[in-house]
Amino acid sequence: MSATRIDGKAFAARLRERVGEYAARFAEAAGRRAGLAVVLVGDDAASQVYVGAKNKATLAANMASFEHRLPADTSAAALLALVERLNNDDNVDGILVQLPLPDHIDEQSIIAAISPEKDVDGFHVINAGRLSVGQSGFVPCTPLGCMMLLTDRLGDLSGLEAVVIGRSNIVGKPMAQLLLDANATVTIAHSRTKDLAAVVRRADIVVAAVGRPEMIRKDWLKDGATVIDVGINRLPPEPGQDKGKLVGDVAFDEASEVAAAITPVPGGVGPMTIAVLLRNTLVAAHRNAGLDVPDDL
Ligand SMILES: Nc1nc(=O)c2c([nH]1)NC[C@@H]1CN(c3ccc(C(=O)N[C@@H](CCC(=O)O)C(=O)O)cc3)C=[N+]21
Repeated sequence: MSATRIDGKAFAARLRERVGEYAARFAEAAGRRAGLAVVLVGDDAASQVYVGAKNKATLAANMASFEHRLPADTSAAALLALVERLNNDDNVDGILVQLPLPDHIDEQSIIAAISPEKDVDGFHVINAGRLSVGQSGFVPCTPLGCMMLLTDRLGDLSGLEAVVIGRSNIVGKPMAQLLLDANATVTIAHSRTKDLAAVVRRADIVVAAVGRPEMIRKDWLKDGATVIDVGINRLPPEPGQDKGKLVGDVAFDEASEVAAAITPVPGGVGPMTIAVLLRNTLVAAHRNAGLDVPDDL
């Protein structure tokens, strides 16, 4: 048996295409483009790459992109002042402050300063609270993208056993909420879970978000499970290579022998994150402009 490879990259491309069409209509109706502001503090190489990719994708989807690159020694006060300026800028519908921030800046206080109506990452406590009590708000991009892939594959998730491995505020917890809202039976497992392999073996749906390269092995999986791999880990380079290989939290090749379907890394969940970010930004734009949000956005 060999699992179906869930093509997140292709799914994301279709989503970006749809967002681009709606964004063009939005610009017509509102007399301005939907706008996303991305703030990057410091010169982390991986973050530079992501921010560049977000900028390109935003423009390609007929939206305006406002990039703010600040030096690593930027003070919290200066960053807060920028966030405040973006909160009050009518051309900015979504604000994303790239994480992680340098150690001298408290991330929670910066996220708290973002207007919840512009918090397209869904990281603000107001949006986390809305998700946990079932009110509409912004849902973090990565878990929402995972849900799109899951419902596309499986349809109704009612009664399925889902195991989320990882309990972060950004992925694990909101992922569990979304699965619960979809009537799955949800377990959140983590580094202290006893007999993690046995817990995972019960799952019809496995969402791996631990950040440990290839930790989830073939013998941890139930036959026919659907596996969503959120991990993006770079292995140390082999001699003669300058960059190590990118791998997920799941040992892809061996897991493919048991799973019914599995997302690859790269080309799985990662591209969905950016596509959903654009989608959330366009939803924000409609709300900010007092326009109805299209149903299939
Ligand atoms: N406020 C904030 N919001 C974020 O959403 C956020 C953030 N901070 N900080 C960093 C992480 C990381 N992140 C990724 C987005 C896309 C890919 C992606 O598209 N990856 C591709 C290519 C990976 C590669 O080649 O390097 C793939 O998996 O196929 C990966 C990672 C968003 N993040």
